[in-house]
Amino acid sequence: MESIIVKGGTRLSGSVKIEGSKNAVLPVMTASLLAEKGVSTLNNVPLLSDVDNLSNLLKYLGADVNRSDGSVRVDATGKLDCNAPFDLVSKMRASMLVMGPMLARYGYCNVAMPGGCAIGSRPVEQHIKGLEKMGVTFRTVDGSFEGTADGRLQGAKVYLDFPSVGATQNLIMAASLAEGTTHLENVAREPEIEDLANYINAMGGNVKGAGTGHITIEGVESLQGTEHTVIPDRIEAGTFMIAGAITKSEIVLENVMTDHLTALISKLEETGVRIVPEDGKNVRVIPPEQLKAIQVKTMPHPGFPTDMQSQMMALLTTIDGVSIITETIFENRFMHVEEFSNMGADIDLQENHAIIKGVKKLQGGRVKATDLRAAAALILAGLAADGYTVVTELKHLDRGYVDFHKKLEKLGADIERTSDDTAQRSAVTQK
Ligand SMILES: CC(=O)N[C@H]1[C@@H](OP(=O)(O)OP(=O)(O)OC[C@H]2O[C@@H](n3ccc(=O)[nH]c3=O)[C@H](O)[C@@H]2O)O[C@H](CO)[C@@H](O)[C@@H]1O
Ligand SMILES: C=C(OP(=O)(O)O)C(=O)O
Repeated sequence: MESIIVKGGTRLSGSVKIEGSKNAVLPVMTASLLAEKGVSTLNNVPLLSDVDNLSNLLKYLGADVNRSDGSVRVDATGKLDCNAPFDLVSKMRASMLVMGPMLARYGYCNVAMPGGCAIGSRPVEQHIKGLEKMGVTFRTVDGSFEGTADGRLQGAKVYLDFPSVGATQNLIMAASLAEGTTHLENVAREPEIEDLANYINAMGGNVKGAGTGHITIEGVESLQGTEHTVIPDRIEAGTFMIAGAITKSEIVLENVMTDHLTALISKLEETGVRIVPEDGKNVRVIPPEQLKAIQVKTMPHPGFPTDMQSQMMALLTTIDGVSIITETIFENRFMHVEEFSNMGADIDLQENHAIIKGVKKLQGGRVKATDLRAAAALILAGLAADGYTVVTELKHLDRGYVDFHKKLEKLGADIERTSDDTAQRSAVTQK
């Protein structure tokens, strides 16, 4: 089994380039299915297993997908098959996003229940409710959602009970080819929604208000493939900010949109870390020797992102004093607490609050990545721990981070990725 072995205590220096956003590229790739004419070229695409898995799903559905040098070319002009099977869909949450385009183009879809990180029950009733308002009838068949519409989807007024990112994306895509106007209320305001709207507008669509809580979509007759450059990954950027903070190292991040990271930057500044914009899209992370304990609550954007919760927890376990993290988005996103505790962290879980008493030093050991962001968070903890930390279950990491260990190694970390059992065993017994 592959693992990452990290020896704590090394200071980092230098710069690291941030990739295109996983959570932006996945909906954009599914939106490319909306184009009956023309080919889309998507740039700044990260080399992630989620992108591979989604490419395989799009190919299965009949699109022609080609990857080269950070770009993906999607040709969806042929007749598509609207049946997305469990073995492809279950690999990743975002595969649910083929539903909107399929229904918009063909008035039919049959999509298995999606997968993704096991961080909560992750129901999809907001997607279904909105699509029903546009004229789709659903039934569940053997664990799949089969949706049928009589002719073209119809513009509608949809209020989301919660600003779900995926539901907002599915509904924007469905509405972009519907007849008439769709008003979406209480929608997600994440930067990835704006990126999707920009792409659809460049394809000839008419989406207004993305980035606010109310989006209006005028349906158009057809959309055509175009070129689009995916926004930088705010979560990867945030993860490297914490790498600097937890190792007390000044590092530079390249290709960052600080406007997308307001909540994280503000909370890091409360701890005492300075995040200083430099030329272009670079930022410098400047941590002091002594950081302060803080309170953090995850919220929909522009609140503190749940996808940064475990990395922030890694940092707070090392800060003297009592910090509190409250998770409000996913009911089961504290699985990493047990792993941090195995490294000597002092964390008391009370419902959706984690009460963290900073310890002088975390201890290296063998820990298991419980989800994508927890994988990165445990590696960050390992950078600050005494001795060696061995992090297993790297399939989670590969969903969302390109060459994470190589980037940290380039910054000076003592880190390797190996499938050598002996190296892993001797690392946990060494000090
Ligand atoms: C591929 C992608 O972009 N994934 C991101 C997306 O996931 P995803 O789009 O799945 O997240 P949602 O915003 O939909 O989910 C947030 C919360 O709403 C609930 N919910 C959602 C839909 C629904 O119909 N009913 C319902 O109850 C979910 O169970 C969860 O508790 O946004 C999450 C919240 O920022 C991020 O953590 C994920 O990284
Ligand atoms: C939870 C995440 O992804 P997904 O929604 O694809 O499981 C994430 O990116 O942290």
